[in-house]
Amino acid sequence: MRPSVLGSAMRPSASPLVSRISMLSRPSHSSRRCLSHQATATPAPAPAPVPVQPARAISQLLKWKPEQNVDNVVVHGYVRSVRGLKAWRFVSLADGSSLDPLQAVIESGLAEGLTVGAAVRLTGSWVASPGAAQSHELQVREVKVLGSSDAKFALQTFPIQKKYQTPEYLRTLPHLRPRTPLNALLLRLRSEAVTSLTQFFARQDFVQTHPPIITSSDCEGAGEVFTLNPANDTAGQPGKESADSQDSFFRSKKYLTVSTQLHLEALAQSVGNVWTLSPVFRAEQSDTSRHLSEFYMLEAEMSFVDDMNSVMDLAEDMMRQLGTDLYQSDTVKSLLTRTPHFGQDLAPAEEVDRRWQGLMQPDWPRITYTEAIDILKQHEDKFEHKPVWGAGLQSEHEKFIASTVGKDRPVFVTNYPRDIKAFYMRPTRGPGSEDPSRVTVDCFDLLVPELCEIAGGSMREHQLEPLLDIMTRQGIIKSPSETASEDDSGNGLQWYADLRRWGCPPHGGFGLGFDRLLSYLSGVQTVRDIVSFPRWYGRCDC
Ligand SMILES: NC(=O)C[C@H](N)C(=O)O
Repeated sequence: MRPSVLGSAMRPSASPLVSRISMLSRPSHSSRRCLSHQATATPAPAPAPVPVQPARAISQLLKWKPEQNVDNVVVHGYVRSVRGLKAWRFVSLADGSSLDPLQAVIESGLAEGLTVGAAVRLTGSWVASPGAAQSHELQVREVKVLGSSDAKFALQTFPIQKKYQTPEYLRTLPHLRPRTPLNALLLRLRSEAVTSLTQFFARQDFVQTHPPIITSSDCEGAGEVFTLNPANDTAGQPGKESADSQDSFFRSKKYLTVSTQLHLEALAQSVGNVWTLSPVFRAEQSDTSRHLSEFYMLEAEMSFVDDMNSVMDLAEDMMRQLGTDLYQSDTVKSLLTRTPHFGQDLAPAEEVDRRWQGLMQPDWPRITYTEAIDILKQHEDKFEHKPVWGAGLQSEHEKFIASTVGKDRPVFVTNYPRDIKAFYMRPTRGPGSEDPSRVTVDCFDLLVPELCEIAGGSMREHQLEPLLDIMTRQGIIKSPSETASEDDSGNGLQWYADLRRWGCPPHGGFGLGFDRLLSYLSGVQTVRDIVSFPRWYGRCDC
């Protein structure tokens, strides 16, 4: 009987260490060609296809503890290490599915080409292991090297070794770094988070959209944009007057997006509620553990909402659902039960566990900026920077608020002063907003301890007059009477004001730094290590 794909292949192996099972014989290439020649004379039945055993993921194998030995088990992976005794080699194999490697025992004679880094297919028996490290091991009877890792050819041994290697060293090898078990696990975490978020928004009937990456404006007006400069663009080259010249590719300056919000607002006016997970780019010259030049931002925009609580509810529900979906997953369990070896560069597992627990708690606190300043003032002596109404919150302030007000829950801080926030935010109305020297806007920052701001959102000014007024005062447009097609200000934002002329309901939304969230939930201490190919000030390596 041919072994079937899964458990029916179970049968005791002849000897515990070496099970010799004759290979299914395949006709050779030449004999097959020969058969087809003969077929013109006497049609011969086509040879039955040889069943290919599906390879099993190492994570699945490690959970599989059959009482009897199972033959013909196939596994694909990369050699992490080879330890040698005379007659036998012990090979540690990884495939990115598990933090723990698989142990394979191989007769030395079969082990040629099994060097660290090599991509291999191993076939053998899955048997109870006499060693303490794992309950079962693969006793290999066939080795196929599918991609060699040849020190002679590469002029060095494989640079990723099964031992502690510092994050700084691994960052110098972004193309190989994903092969470390931790980085593979982080790729899985990212993928599972995207699935959870996609399902969340689909259930809420939000439309997933793809706003542009190349934009004609700098959105937030912070000036920290990358300007596009195509190779065949003659603008800005010596002898040319300015980058706005007619010679330039798009005829005027264009940028890489810093936020998709403004375009999302236009899309939300079509289909209601929208969201996107998009790369965004910031040219901040910040060499910190929190900044990347290219990162993913999750942004959502809701139409026909007037109360900012609806937007905060959405952000809170979304993150709580993410916590509920992922906390029980194998990926998060592996992160939380990791061995000290893997934990070396991560926040302590108990700390990371608390972060997940906080995410799943109900009723996240919501306090105003003014209340936050009052709290901070009571503890003024703890801070390097004095808390002052009207100034932005420093990270030491945000940390204090997040840890004292939120305890383990994230905290919303709302209604910041207008002068320190983006032009598109709607001024706060109603009781408490009468003081002209303390004008605030309907906006919020979502703070978590250790990381500070993780998301931010606002109600958008949806009325034409006040929007044109502030855009003109801030020099974003030249004059309120200019139409979208006449806009040559270089900011290219008349179209954004124009939306307010054609049926613009009250609306609001938020943006969440997806990579920051993942680093918070994995315990990775710097966002540079949560992104496979990080770009930051001074670094863009491959
Ligand atoms: N969609 C948003 O509200 C995000 C906001 N534009 C920001 O960049 O922080």
